Amino acid sequence: EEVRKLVSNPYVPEEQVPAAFDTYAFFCYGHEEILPQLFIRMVEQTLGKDRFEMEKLCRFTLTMRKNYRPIQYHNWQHGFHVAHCVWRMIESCGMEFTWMEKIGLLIGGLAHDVDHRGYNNDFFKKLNLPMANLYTTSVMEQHHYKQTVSILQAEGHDILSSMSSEEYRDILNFIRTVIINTDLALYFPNNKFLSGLIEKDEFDIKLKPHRDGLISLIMTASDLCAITKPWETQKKTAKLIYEEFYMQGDEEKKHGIQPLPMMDRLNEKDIAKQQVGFINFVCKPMYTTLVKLLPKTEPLLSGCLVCKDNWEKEAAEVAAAGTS
Ligand SMILES: O=c1ccn(-c2cccc(C(F)(F)F)c2)nc1-c1ccnn1-c1ccccc1
Repeated sequence: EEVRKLVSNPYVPEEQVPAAFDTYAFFCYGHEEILPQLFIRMVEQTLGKDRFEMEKLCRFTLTMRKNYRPIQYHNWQHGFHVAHCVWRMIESCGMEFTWMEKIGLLIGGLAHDVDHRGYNNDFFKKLNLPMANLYTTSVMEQHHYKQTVSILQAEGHDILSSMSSEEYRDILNFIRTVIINTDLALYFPNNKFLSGLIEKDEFDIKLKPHRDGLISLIMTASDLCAITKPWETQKKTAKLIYEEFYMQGDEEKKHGIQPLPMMDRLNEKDIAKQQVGFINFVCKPMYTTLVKLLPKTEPLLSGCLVCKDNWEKEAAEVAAAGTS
């Protein structure tokens, strides 16, 4: 039913395309119902029209939306925003991507958190849940990949069916790499590797390990893009992120486990300070490395620094209120 409706009308009329859609600042508030058409638009703009059977592409997109859970942050809209950020980079960062990289990044971006439950990898390990026994590292990311493969292989969802078996195997491997590399734990060694190369002026996009590192950084940058959005948007999103964190913290306390400070709702007054710390410790170094390699991604770094300034102002107000 939903599929038939989307197949009969997969395009958004030009005048209905959101104003900032072609910029990194785009956010989906108010456009929630056209996100499937917007994803199809991105796929066709980047990969060409008629590269996929429209009915299968529509079914795949709607099934992806259905397999994200209705939780505060790691929901379908987050998956869409990551695909959108990856799409902006493919379209405007000046780097030449192969066809396989383009489709792998768009599918991987959309699918990277599918079936997320709102808890992070440590949660599954600390509570010794079955998921943690399935995988040792990147627990949730391996689950997101497995979910993606089963959706791609479901009846009428095989959008990659026109490929040879070698191409299909290669693209699934690439999608796996893309999804696994959204595990923030893997960002730290990757950024060390890339910034080391940059320092010695040895980064060479033609060397596979260097290209793989940059593609992983593109995934981290897209996954965290909420931190680069206009301030009013980032403020709303941060609230959703912390609501999800506090759900995990509450669950950990029920099991007698002391949550991370940022997941303990008793620290709610410290959110601004924690945001400044996260931006200084993770986001600013990450987007700085990205801009050194892809200068045209500068709007992400400047967006993140604007948010840092605003969080610092909020932290100062909270501190001042605390003393008065
Ligand atoms: O606004 C945030 C505040 C804190 N964290 C965070 C997350 C993990 C670890 C750490 C650690 F502090 F351990 F580095 C901090 N992430 C975000 C954020 C901004 C955009 N996406 N996400 C995100 C990313 C991943 C998960 C949830 C939210």
